[in-house]
Amino acid sequence: MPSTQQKLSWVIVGQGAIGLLTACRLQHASYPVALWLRQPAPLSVTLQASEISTPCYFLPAARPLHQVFIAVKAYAVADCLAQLSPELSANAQLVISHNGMPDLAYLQSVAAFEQGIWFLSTSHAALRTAESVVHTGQGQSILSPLNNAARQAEPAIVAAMTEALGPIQLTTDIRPALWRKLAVNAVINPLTALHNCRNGELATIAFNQQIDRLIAEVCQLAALEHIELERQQTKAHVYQVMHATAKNYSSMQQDRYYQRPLELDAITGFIINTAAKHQLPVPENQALLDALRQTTTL
Ligand SMILES: NC(=O)C1=CN([C@@H]2O[C@H](COP(=O)(O)OP(=O)(O)OC[C@H]3O[C@@H](n4cnc5c(N)ncnc54)[C@H](OP(=O)(O)O)[C@@H]3O)[C@@H](O)[C@H]2O)C=CC1
Ligand SMILES: CC(C)(CO)C(=O)C(=O)O
Repeated sequence: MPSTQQKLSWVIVGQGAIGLLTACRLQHASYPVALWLRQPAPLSVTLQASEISTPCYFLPAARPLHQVFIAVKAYAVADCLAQLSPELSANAQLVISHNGMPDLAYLQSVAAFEQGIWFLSTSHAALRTAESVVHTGQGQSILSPLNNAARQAEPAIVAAMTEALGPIQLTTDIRPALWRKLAVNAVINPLTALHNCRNGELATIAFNQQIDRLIAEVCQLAALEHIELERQQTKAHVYQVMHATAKNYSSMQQDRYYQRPLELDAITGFIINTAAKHQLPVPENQALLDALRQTTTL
């Protein structure tokens, strides 16, 4: 573990649930942390985790940006990277984290030669309220360096991400983990959004067959993409996450409830578009997408 003096400073983008969870936990672990907000201003927030409240205070980020953690919705990533690009130092490290399937080739292409680019997929869960960020579900994260400059900075980035969203599993090929997470989000997120319920409420018998069919479609598609996703194991994993986060409202349920755009393109939309390329029918995912689109204003 690096000493306080050696700890890299971090810039966290936005004031969303996962970004602030990361910011607070890094600050608690003595990392210097600042925020990149749409309107630069100091921000006070309380981290609530395991019935302990920790006050945190952040200043706006100073340019150039060195180590940057970007947890925004999948549809906001491209705009965000375009805004940040001129503000980055020549050897910046960028860790990007979102649900849904990222375009890894695109992410690799946005980094300049000496800039490291990473993808992190997390099963931690958090909720942003007016004055706090609540750590609603303990999880773990998969982290992958996407280029050489990232690989060269591995120990320091892994140490920081372990404090923030650990335990960390480091991998050179994140695609199998992304498909596993996609299966979870393709079931829990749209169904909880459509039925306006907590994750745990999907565990009733009423949803069993629909969930089975959704998972079968994702597993068939994964096989066509040369990813092994065994159906029963995937189903067990989806239900395990559902139980572990039973009391949570999913990020998509929250977005629909507060009439924000839904992260559908990178989850159910990705499944439908990829299936079309393989001419694989995915009627259950299509029906879910249609139902959400018909009943959601954004
Ligand atoms: N919440 C959870 O428990 C979990 C979430 N995830 C995933 O993690 C990702 C982030 O989730 P979450 O934290 O809930 O998302 P939020 O939408 O709550 O947070 C994102 C924040 O980033 C801000 N933002 C977006 N673009 C910019 C920009 N260019 N400059 C400055 N700020 C910006 C947004 O501002 P604005 O609102 O103004 O756009 C918002 O404050 C999503 O993909 C989500 O699905 C994964 C696991 C669990
Ligand atoms: C794992 C799950 C479903 C936790 O709620 C999530 O990733 C989300 O809400 O987006």
